[in-house]
Amino acid sequence: MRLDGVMGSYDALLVVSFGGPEGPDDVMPFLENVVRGRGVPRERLLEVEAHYQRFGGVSPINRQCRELIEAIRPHVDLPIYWGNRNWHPFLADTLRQMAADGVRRAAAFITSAYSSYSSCRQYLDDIARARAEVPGAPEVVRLRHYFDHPAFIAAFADHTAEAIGRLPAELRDRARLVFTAHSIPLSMAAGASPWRNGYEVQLRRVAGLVADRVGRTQWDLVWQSRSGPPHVPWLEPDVCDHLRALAKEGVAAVVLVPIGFVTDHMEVVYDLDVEAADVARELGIALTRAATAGTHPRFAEMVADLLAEPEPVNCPDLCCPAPARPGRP
Ligand SMILES: CC1=C(CCC(=O)O)c2cc3nc(cc4[nH]c(cc5[nH]c(cc1n2)c(C)c5CCC(=O)O)c(CCC(=O)O)c4C)C(CCC(=O)O)=C3C
Ligand SMILES: [Fe+2]
Repeated sequence: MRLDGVMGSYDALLVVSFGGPEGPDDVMPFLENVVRGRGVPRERLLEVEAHYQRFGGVSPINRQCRELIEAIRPHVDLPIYWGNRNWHPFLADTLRQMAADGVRRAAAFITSAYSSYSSCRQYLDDIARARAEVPGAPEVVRLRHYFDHPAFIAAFADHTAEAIGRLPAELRDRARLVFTAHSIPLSMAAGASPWRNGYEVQLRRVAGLVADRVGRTQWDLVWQSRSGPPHVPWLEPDVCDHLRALAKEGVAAVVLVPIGFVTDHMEVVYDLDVEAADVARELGIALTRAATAGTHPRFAEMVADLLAEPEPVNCPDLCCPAPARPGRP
């Protein structure tokens, strides 16, 4: 039996990420790329612009992608490329470079772990669009979903234990674990595949596994970073409202665990470390926040595991459809 090719005949690894601004002048053009055609109100955009400008117009996400690539490099015997959906280095520019370097078939590692239009299909669509722009673009095989990979769970479990340890000793046992993920419109959540409500189902699975690994039975899953027009329903409760509810219940300490994200990017460092931290302070709740998977050594090594697996079957075209847009048939 010939096994050549069964382990995936890739000649490069392509890390695909969201992208983020790297200076004050990048912020608005970046935001316009993100929300093009998505019906995000202008006021929301200006609010989010202020979050970025507060950090000098620099999102941490690009630096974190560079660090992740350096952490992956020792484990992977392939050239590694990096392309973003919404900011430089753009996917199309990276694919052009790959074509020039003679890359024919690349494995894509996406820095987004769950199913849904925003967290999966939009990445695949953007890869397809970029490939269509580049003559001779390499084939791109997306590595499988890894939300339930033991390494992803282990990274969050280690970081959760570490965040529990940052609380005052007398509060650690009583602290509530609160997992967070990006809210999405209910219509997008319902359509998230591979099964109905895949986004939420997968997040609950990860939350349960991480809680179990740190020996906790009580935990909550809540949502953050809500966007979009106010009349469109999104997943609730919001993390800040949830902190208020917990304070009423008498909860004295909370550990936030942003399992919905892969790196500590702006939605983590602003929406949790600034906004939720302010609310907790007002409520008198002791709060720590666990790091995301980031460059945890097992997470970086996981990419090599995925490359060695049999080639994944890409999501079917109907998986994670775009939600119906208000005002459109
Ligand atoms: C599910 C999900 C993830 C997790 C999966 C994944 O990681 O992909 C995620 C990640 C991220 N979201 C990010 C940034 C933004 N997301 C926005 C807007 C939106 N996100 C949505 C969903 C998600 N987003 C949705 C449904 C919208 C509404 C508009 C639309 O329907 O598309 C906006 C517009 C302003 C606003 O309204 O907030 C910005 C600036 C950054 C970069 C952060 C940085 O710069 O460090 C990252 C990693
Ligand atoms: Fe987002």
